[in-house]
Amino acid sequence: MSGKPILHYFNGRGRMESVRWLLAAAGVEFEEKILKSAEDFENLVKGGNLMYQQVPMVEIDGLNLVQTRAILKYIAAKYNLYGKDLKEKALIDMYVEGMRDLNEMIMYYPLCYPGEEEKNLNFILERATERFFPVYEKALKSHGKNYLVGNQMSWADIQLFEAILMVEELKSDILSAFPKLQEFKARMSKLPSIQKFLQPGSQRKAKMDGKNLAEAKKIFKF
Ligand SMILES: COc1ccc(CSC[C@H](NC(=O)CCCN)C(=O)NCC(=O)O)cc1
Repeated sequence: MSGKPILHYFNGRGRMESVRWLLAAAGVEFEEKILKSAEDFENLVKGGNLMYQQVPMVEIDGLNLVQTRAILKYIAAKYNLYGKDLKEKALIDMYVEGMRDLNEMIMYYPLCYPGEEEKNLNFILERATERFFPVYEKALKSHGKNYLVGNQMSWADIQLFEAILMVEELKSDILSAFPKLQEFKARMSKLPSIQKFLQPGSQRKAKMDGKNLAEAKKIFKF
């Protein structure tokens, strides 16, 4: 028993990547039990440790946590990444929920109808530049600190960094109109725990593509 958190999911970003980011940025080593087939998933379901017969599932502190938000909140609170009081927690939640809305659009982009790729991509980029990134740019400007909330790194900063990298995979110059976000990205990129996770061969998963989406469809039968 290594005592490290154990992540149960398939070999893709999907609904687990934000959990990988949060643990990695917190400097917490974790293990992964990668589901490779529908049989692997069925066996995990039969084991009875999936509350809703779904993954992601994270074994941590003797718990079998499911539902991505619940997992993220537990980890953020456990590693002091969830603010110092109720107000900071609420602000972190509001920022994180916006980023998760953006991440969800990006996650499902590979599933868009044939011929609608450009329309969907333009919608994602429009939402990123017109609705979400302006919020975080203004927050960094008005807060005047290196982080979105309080004066230390929180879950919100890690989720924002992940979101920035994901949108840059779709359009590399997406931050051109956001100088504070450019500075934020540069600062976060210097953190040793994040530098380690960005190294090739880390547990960070590749951008979703047709191949690993087909694998997910096969494993989870959707
Ligand atoms: C677009 O990218 C992906 C990649 C993987 C998945 C599947 S994640 C596995 C799925 N879990 C959930 O839907 C959790 C939702 C909790 N609110 C799962 O376990 N499916 C099996 C099932 O639902 O029976 C979906 C989209």
